[in-house]
Amino acid sequence: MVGTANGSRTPVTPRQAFSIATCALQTDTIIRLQDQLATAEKKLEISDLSSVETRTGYEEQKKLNAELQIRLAEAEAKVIDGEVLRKKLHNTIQELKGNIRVFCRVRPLLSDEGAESETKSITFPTTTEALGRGIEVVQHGQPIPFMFDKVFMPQSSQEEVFTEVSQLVQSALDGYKVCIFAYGQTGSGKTHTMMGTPGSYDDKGLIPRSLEQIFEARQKLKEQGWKYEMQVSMLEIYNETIRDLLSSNKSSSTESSGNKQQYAIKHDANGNTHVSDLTIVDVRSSKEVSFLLNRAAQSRSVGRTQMNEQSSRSHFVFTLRISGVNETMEQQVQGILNLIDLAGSERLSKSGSTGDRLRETQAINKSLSSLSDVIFALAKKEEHIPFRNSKLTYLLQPCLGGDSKTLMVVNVSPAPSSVNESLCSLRFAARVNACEISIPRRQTSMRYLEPRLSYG
Ligand SMILES: Nc1ncnc2c1ncn2[C@@H]1O[C@H](COP(=O)(O)OP(=O)(O)OP(=O)(O)O)[C@@H](O)[C@H]1O
Repeated sequence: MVGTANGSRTPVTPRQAFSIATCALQTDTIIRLQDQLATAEKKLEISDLSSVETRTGYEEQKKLNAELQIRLAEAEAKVIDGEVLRKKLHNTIQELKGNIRVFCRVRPLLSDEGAESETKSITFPTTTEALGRGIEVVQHGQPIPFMFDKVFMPQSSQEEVFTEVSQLVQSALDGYKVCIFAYGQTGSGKTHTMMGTPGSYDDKGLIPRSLEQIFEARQKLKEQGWKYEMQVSMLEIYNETIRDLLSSNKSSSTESSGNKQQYAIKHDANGNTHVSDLTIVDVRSSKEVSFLLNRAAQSRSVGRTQMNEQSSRSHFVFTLRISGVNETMEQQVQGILNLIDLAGSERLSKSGSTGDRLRETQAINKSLSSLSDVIFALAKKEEHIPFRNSKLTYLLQPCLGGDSKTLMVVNVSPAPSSVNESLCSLRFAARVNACEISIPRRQTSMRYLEPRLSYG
């Protein structure tokens, strides 16, 4: 039934009753759905909130991560810069002190020394102070410590060794006299360090690497207006006699010529060394120098000793004279790079030498002992330094007593049977390290000198 305006009631038809019921049901459904919608909206709001929070958190983490990456890169760069600075400062201190720098290199045990490897005769301390600079020779179970500017372990590559000397080599282009020499007993790795293995790219030694660097740098410096001229000479001192390794005359030496003036060593007021009649070749590329090195290697005096199959029986002296002119800057520089592979410092008893070999060994020992006399006299700051006692020391006079940048690489064998020889070499090297020479001086001028160098 349905009420009217006048209060009368109109009976409700079944259709109407059905509609009313349906309507009430739909109203309920709507209310329920509205409730569900409200709940869902609330949930959505909450999950939106948490997703915003998650995203914010993620963004923050991402930012933090990026910041940390930048800080890590900065810290790494600082470490590298710090290492570069440390090296630079170390070099500056060494230069200011005027000391001869010494690097020590221990070669790996060779295959025929394998059986000896049980007992370690060389160890490397790992304390912060000694890391990379310390070495100990173990004699009768007792470690005897030494410290040098740098110590290379047996696994050090030729490249690692060169990296440490490249700055020194570079300074020859800046007008410094640079002298690097390898010292050590026979078979300790001097020739390997200086020349490396012929034909092997990775095993190239300091000499070929230095030349490559110099010629590459020359090319770069061209862009800054520098023009360089380079000249090479190579000699060996064999039995106290100078032999010109680039001479076309096979028997060229002071002995064979009978002419006393040939290959006479003279030093001028600037500390430049002249060897009369020595062949000097103009070179324009490292390839040209390699060719000359091969030629020289064939002329060298080598022999077999009990201690090395192919032993250098002479001191090998490679000299690169560098003359640079920059017309725009009106500057001129003259640098010299001396790279020296000394003969082995073995004892007579160990070398197993007889006859000619014995005479060679005696001559080698005489010149090396003259070298140590000079070093000791320099270390003690004696008034008289016996440079003239041997050809080697007289030739090296400007490097040892002058103003050049000098580096000695002392090579050491790790074989226990070489302990005594290693000790001798390291004791000598420690003396060399303490030796003060003059502060290195650049040979540079604003005036033009003669375009060709006046050596030889
Ligand atoms: N760092 C090294 N890595 C691998 N092998 C090496 C290394 N140093 C030296 N050798 C090897 O040790 C042997 C002796 O080395 P090397 O001939 O260079 O000695 P040396 O000191 O020049 O001897 P000598 O005074 O008799 O001429 C060679 O067979 C050489 O290849």
